[in-house]
Amino acid sequence: METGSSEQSIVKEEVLMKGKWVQVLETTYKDPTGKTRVWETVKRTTRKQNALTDGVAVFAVLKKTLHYDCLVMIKQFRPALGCYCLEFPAGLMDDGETPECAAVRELLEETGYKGETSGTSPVVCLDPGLSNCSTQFVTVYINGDDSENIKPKQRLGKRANNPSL
Ligand SMILES: Nc1nc(=O)[nH]c2c1ncn2[C@H]1C[C@H](O)[C@@H](COP(=O)(O)OP(=O)(O)O)O1
Repeated sequence: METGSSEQSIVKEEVLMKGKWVQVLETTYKDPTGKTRVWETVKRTTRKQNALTDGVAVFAVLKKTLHYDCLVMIKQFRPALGCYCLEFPAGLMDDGETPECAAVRELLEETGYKGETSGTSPVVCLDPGLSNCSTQFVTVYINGDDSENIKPKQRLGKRANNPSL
């Protein structure tokens, strides 16, 4: 990526507000002329050390004999927007989890479907002017003919791999 005439870099970061899930920082950086500037930055507090990805979004393809393939989506109320959104199943990564495991778990929790992963995107940042929040898109195939996928039931509020939570 072209960064300008001189290499830009972060000078320091100061936490302005830290909540349970997100924090707001004042990020001091060098602009292309070498001048020091500040930027208001949002980060999740939940990112694991050395991890690049906060969460996963799932392209869940439901395949069923004699039916067109379907993309499974979920509708949920999003407080930040104050309305319902139609979204890919998604969620934050658990400690030590791979993107593929997180995708299968989130799909099961949010839709009840059991699937198998088929591919994972590079890390993408969806709003880099605001935040370092990042996602990996994982493609998951669901066998709609499988008996466990005939009447899927959401398991919200439970960790699919730890029903005690
Ligand atoms: N920005 C957030 N504010 C909150 O008050 N709570 C939040 C934020 N981000 C995540 N969460 C909480 C809500 C859930 O209890 C957990 C896990 O969410 P997850 O299911 O992994 O992700 P979403 O589908 O995006 O809610 O985190």
